[in-house]
Amino acid sequence: MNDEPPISPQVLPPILEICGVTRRFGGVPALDNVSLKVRAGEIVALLGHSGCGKSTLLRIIAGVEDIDGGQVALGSQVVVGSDVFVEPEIRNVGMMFQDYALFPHLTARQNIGFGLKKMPRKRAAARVAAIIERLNLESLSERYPHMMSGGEQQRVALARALAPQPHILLMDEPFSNLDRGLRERIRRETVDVLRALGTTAIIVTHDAEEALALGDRVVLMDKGRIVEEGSGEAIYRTPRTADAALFFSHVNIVPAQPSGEWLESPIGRFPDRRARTAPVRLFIRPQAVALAEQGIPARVSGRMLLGEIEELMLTVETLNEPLVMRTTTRSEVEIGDDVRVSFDTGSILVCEGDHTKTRALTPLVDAGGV
Ligand SMILES: Nc1ncnc2c1ncn2[C@@H]1O[C@H](COP(=O)(O)OP(=O)(O)OP(=O)(O)O)[C@@H](O)[C@H]1O
Repeated sequence: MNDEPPISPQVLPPILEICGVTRRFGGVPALDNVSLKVRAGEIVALLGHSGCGKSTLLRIIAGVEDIDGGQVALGSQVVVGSDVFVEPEIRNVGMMFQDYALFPHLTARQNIGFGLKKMPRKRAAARVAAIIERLNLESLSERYPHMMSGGEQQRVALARALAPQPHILLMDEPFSNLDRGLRERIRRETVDVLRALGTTAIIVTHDAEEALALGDRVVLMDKGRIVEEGSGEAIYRTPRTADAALFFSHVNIVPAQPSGEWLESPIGRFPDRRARTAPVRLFIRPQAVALAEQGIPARVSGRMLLGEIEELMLTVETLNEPLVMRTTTRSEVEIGDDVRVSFDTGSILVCEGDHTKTRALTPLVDAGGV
């Protein structure tokens, strides 16, 4: 019996190592000193607004875009750096695009086998058959792309990208062409397949919810830089920057003043052990706002159902903007009702100074705190 503990992906060497990569177009940096390590079997969600450089980074890893500085290594081999450029065909990097890019004149089976041309025929056919079986594509295997739905084409494109058993699979917005209900199911199935095969993947998205659902790690980019990375849970609950907090959901931003071990604000005083001196902004997520027996007075000024979530707008006399509250339990209130509001202080984050200039966030109650 083998008593060796299983090797965690965290202790394996990185399969992809990007060091200080810069890429400029017309003098403007699309990527500015980007560094990222991805470990074997890890699924990384690469997130950011349109134009932040996500696709450029994928294209550089795949070898279809050049760099102006830095280097990229796959396994232990540098594939692009000063004086090194390994051709894309021999990097063994899988690519899957938003539009799937299936060949219209080839059947699903032929599409899936397309990347295996250099392999002996019998082995390639066996590999294709195995992946067809693994992804339950038997009923589609002899169909042409125009005879398949969007979801089916997505699965065939995934099978085609996986067939050569790439070192790493790069997926550029792979679910964005699917409608909402289908997208969630296909997303789940895709992650299940990647995990079952132990595939290392980077999945690009600009959808924050999708990034949280997909990745072992979420990497947030802004203006050509990686601004924050961490587990979905950490980056959502305790973002270190205002940019990250604002990316994931609406945030109620309330000014406050330090006063001893308290922060005084128009919605009450909150305990805070950090020695702060300058005015701060409290970052309060809609989920941290609740209707309560005791709390500050407010009036319901809006109510909206967002699927399973209910959103209330709560006007507080001392604030310029209404507070946004979100809850999964239905509130028995109507517009115009007078209510009382409390806050989950444990999830409040504090931005020192003006959040449009100072971007660092810290929790209100620090680790050794209440
Ligand atoms: N070949 C190119 N020539 C000139 N500019 C380019 C080129 N490729 C990308 N850019 C610019 O680089 C920046 C980053 O583009 P990129 O496509 O990587 O962004 P993205 O985050 O993938 O955006 P999206 O989510 O819209 O696809 C953009 O400002 C884009 O206009």
